[in-house]
Amino acid sequence: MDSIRITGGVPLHGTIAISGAKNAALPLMTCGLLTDERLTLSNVARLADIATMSQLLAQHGIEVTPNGRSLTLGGKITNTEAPYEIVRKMRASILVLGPLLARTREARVSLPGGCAIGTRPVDLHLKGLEAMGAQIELDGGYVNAKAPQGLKGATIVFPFVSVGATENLLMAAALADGQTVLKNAAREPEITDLATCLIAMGAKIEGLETDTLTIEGVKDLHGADHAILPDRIETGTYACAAAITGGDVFLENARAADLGAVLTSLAEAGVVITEAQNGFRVTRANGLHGVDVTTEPFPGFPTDMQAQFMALMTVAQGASLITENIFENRFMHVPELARMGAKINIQGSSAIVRGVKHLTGAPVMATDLRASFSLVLAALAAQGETTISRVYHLDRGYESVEQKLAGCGARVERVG
Ligand SMILES: CC(=O)N[C@H]1[C@@H](OP(=O)(O)OP(=O)(O)OC[C@H]2O[C@@H](n3ccc(=O)[nH]c3=O)[C@H](O)[C@@H]2O)O[C@H](CO)[C@@H](O)[C@@H]1O
Ligand SMILES: C=C(OP(=O)(O)O)C(=O)O
Repeated sequence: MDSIRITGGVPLHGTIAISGAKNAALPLMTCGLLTDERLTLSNVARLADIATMSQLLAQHGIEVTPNGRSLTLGGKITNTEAPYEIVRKMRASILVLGPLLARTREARVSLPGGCAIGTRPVDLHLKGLEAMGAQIELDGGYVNAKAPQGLKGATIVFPFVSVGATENLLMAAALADGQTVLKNAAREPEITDLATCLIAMGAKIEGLETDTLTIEGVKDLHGADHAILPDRIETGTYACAAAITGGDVFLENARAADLGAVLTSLAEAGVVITEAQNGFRVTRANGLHGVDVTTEPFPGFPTDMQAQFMALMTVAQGASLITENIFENRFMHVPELARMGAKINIQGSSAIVRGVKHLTGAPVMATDLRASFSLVLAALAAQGETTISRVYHLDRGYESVEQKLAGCGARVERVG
């Protein structure tokens, strides 16, 4: 199993190119199930999760052909079952449910189950599809869904914001009979990217970037070309890397507007963002200051940036209160950061971080995707050597980590 070894203490200097967003690419790939025509996605990051989604779609009959940074999806649906062996590797697999039901009126999809960061139920996805006329049974860990009369438009009011349920229902509604209104819908930039691609495929959707999406179902969708937006979480993560090392890094392709509350929190912490035409530069005025953050749906502070921001706060002056509102178990990086000298106390869904003068290198273990990068950040700032094991978590969602960091002077290598 691969590990990453980092010798800390080098301020990062240089340019890091931000890749296409994982959390946009995965739902966008499932759009390949919505048409027999070819869908070409460009700016696709080279990630383990993209390979897993390609494998899932291939066994449904949709071939995914890579060409540089593009993927072309095409083919007819030949199988409507998403098996546990693939779904368990990646939660985004549940996003085939809406498209399969809309297209073939049936689907059998393994329940993704819980994962390290929390239980992550999918009841809102299922209730929404039921409101659109689907009959759903749970059997042997699988969702068995049928819509013998086809899906019908409905008004669905989400009791709280769900990114995945908004995506699943948006795709299903695009091909349903009549009008669907999704209220209290998620408005993450990845949702807007998905809606933009669906519109290019012939879908009729209004209300982009708002919490109410109105979809007039159409009979068929057609092929399209779509460029995936830059990854806002990778952007925020490398902004933290520049800041924690006191470096000066230009994040190429980064879009400040997509960062929401991350931008404000970084600024409050003393990080200076200077926007340019094709990205932005990240530097630090002086020292870092403790800042309180609470995770919330977009445009609030994203749960996917919580671990990385906490790493930054471990070396800030003063204390910060970090509250995790989305997932009940997303503090697994805390004991690992503590092994490097961080002072953090967990109280329920909050962590109190008291900044220390410096962290020290240690062997640590990655437990999930973003937790992994929080350890990379701590390692970059720490005195001495850190070895991070189980980096397969990192490879799910960060492309070419060692190359991107080494390109800015970091002493980093992958060890077998
Ligand atoms: C709102 C939010 O920040 N969503 C995050 C969530 O998306 P993801 O789509 O995985 O999760 P949801 O947005 O659906 O979940 C939001 C909340 O709703 C709950 N829930 C969700 C669906 C459901 O059917 N029933 C239910 O109870 C979840 O447990 C969670 O507490 O994790 C992704 C990976 O970290 C992030 O990229 C998303 O930004
Ligand atoms: C947890 C994440 O991804 P997933 O929903 O695929 O598990 C993430 O992107 O931080």
